[in-house]
Amino acid sequence: MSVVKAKTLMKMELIQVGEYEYTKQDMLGHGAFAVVYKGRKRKNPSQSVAVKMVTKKGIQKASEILVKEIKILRELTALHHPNLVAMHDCMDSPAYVYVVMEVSIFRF
Ligand SMILES: Nc1ncnc2c1ncn2[C@@H]1O[C@H](COP(=O)(O)OP(=O)(O)OP(=O)(O)O)[C@@H](O)[C@H]1O
Repeated sequence: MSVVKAKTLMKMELIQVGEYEYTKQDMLGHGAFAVVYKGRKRKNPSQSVAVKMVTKKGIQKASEILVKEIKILRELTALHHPNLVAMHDCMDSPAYVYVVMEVSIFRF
């Protein structure tokens, strides 16, 4: 194995979020306040998920919008519709709110 490849593998740190994990290399996209990574369920690695990591820093004014977004996601998830992205979990740490969802097959 080349040194570069070994260094790259070492950098692929698995970050755990509840029952899920992701690496920072697998970014799906980012918005104004969030970065979204492709991750997987730890107990079932074949199940891919999108982990949206929303920074709490500077979103005091927008936090109501985030709470509304999570509420809407919860309601849409309850519909169990194949064309709607379901939310699997939602949790927070002191610095971030994490929303774990299905990976959308549609381009944003
Ligand atoms: N469930 C998902 N599956 C796949 N990719 C996703 C998913 N959710 C978000 N993304 C990707 O991450 C990007 C950022 O998403 P996010 O919801 O943070 O922001 P946004 O709605 O695109 O923009 P803004 O922050 O301005 O509202 C999206 O544009 C998309 O490329």
